[in-house]
Amino acid sequence: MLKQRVAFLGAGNMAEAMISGIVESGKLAPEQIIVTNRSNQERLNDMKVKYGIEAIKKDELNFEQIDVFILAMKPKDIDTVMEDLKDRLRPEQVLISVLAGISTAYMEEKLNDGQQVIRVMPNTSSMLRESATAISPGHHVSMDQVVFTKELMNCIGEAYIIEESQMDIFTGIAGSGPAYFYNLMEHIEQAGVEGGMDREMARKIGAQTILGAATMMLEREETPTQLRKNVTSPNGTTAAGLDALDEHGGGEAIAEAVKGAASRSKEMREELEKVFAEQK
Ligand SMILES: NC(=O)C1=CN([C@@H]2O[C@H](COP(=O)(O)OP(=O)(O)OC[C@H]3O[C@@H](n4cnc5c(N)ncnc54)[C@H](OP(=O)(O)O)[C@@H]3O)[C@@H](O)[C@H]2O)C=CC1
Ligand SMILES: O=C(O)[C@@H]1CCC=N1
Repeated sequence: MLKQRVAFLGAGNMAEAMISGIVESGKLAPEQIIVTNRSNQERLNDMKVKYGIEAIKKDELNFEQIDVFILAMKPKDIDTVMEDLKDRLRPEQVLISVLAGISTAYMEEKLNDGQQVIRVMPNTSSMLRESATAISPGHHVSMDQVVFTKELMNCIGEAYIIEESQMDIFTGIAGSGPAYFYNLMEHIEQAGVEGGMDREMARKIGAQTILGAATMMLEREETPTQLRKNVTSPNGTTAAGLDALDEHGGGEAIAEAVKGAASRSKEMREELEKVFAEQK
């Protein structure tokens, strides 16, 4: 059991996915979690009922009671939130940001000297405690806080400490990644329907197939290339399927998706750094 009291600034999809996973893990009791937003009261009521946590407007938050703030609003709101937090934070309080494209250096510059800031990149599979989550500590973070953050992120799946320079590509693979597979599934499901199958059934078997392949890659020694070869009989159905996939962009299209998301993450960071430099 962790002892810290954690406040989420933001009550959207990502905050809910993390809260759901953390509560399910039992590592934090619901009484240790507060979720806040700007104005959507209905959303707060819903979160309160679903998870048994405190859910309040951001202006009602008592900073004194909080050990860890998890920033879970949109990246565009960063400056407003930094201004709000700057003179209210104590040095021992930690900020964990899930915001895509916002560097620890950017946040550190906006806060008082020495403030502890950690950047993480989870994904929505946090809800089922199956996220792949990156952690990059800022310049002033104590080892105790890194250990705490790793433990907290392990509540929602597998957590990896990475160099912040790899955060863009990590976001491209794992932060945005679930969407590529959902998109793939939309197409598999449709092909199933066009082949005469019931939609629900096509979805279930498609998802089970993705799950089986992912589990093979995690639990077996073989590379994805070897595993692919194991499925592919000469002149068989898989070879025909892979040829059609290649003809339509195939795996390369997914690689481009990863690169496109990573490049947007970098671009978002550069846009903000430019604004910040102009303000200096
Ligand atoms: N969705 C995903 O898969 C992932 C998202 N992320 C990151 O997570 C963050 C949130 O994304 P997502 O959950 O999809 O966004 P949503 O739009 O679903 O939620 C944003 C939330 O932030 C709240 N908010 C806005 N300003 C403030 C503030 N000043 N103080 C407190 N709360 C505030 C909003 O409240 P209100 O509605 O009242 O305005 C809303 O609850 C983003 O920065 C994104 O980069 C990271 C990894 C994956
Ligand atoms: O689309 C986004 O910007 C966020 C960050 C990673 C996943 N969703």
